[in-house]
Amino acid sequence: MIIAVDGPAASGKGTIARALARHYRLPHLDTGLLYRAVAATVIREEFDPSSETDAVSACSFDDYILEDVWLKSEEVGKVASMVSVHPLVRAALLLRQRKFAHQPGGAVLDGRDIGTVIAPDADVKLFVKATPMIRAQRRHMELRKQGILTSLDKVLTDIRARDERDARRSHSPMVPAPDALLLDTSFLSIEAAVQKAIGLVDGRMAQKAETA
Ligand SMILES: Nc1ncnc2c1ncn2[C@@H]1O[C@H](COP(=O)(O)OP(=O)(O)O)[C@@H](O)[C@H]1O
Ligand SMILES: Nc1ccn([C@@H]2O[C@H](COP(=O)(O)OP(=O)(O)O)[C@@H](O)[C@H]2O)c(=O)n1
Repeated sequence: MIIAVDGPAASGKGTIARALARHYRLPHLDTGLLYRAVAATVIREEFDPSSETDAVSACSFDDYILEDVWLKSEEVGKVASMVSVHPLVRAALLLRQRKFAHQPGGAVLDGRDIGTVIAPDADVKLFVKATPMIRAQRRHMELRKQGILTSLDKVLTDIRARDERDARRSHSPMVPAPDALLLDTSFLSIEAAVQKAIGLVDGRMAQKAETA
């Protein structure tokens, strides 16, 4: 079974994808980390994120970089959304994600274009959303726990800018697949959101079994 989980920053897609992977005993890939690895390499090498040539040359990163906690920072997230607009960057990361999705037994992947581009054949597609303010509050809290002090206003502005870039880019924009199931986590606890996601997956799989 392939499960695609897409959605904007701090909507809760990673939390849900990890919980689904545990529940259904499937491997999980956080595809945002790949774009973050490219961004981190661009920053370290002092490349220009707006140059497609520079960004592409950062795509052959060593996998150990994926473990670096710095990748989770807002700085790297912002540059990730800048390098991810380049079609050649997306192309360089495509095969790895497709292979992961189509491994025997299936997988759970979360990102922005899993249901539309990476695995349009996914058995279940979820599009996770929440209001920008609630997402900003979650990210702000997350940063505070990491000891990073920043204002809620700044986090909200960054989230809105990233949403705008991700949704407006011409190549693989962040958009729900036509057959995606929407899951609004704005007023759900983590536990309630995960239970709802499991219900949606079970429901879609039962529906598929009936029509098979
Ligand atoms: N339903 C929820 N209610 C409250 N906090 C949540 C919820 N879902 C996720 N979070 C918290 O919000 C932050 C962002 O969640 P995460 O799953 O990493 O989002 P994403 O992968 O979409 O960026 C994390 O600190 C996470 O624990
Ligand atoms: N499948 C994906 C995953 C991430 N990305 C890009 O990578 C950036 C970081 O993604 P992420 O999923 O790690 O970010 P968060 O949602 O965790 O904040 C996003 O803002 C997107 O620009 C993408 O374009 N396609």
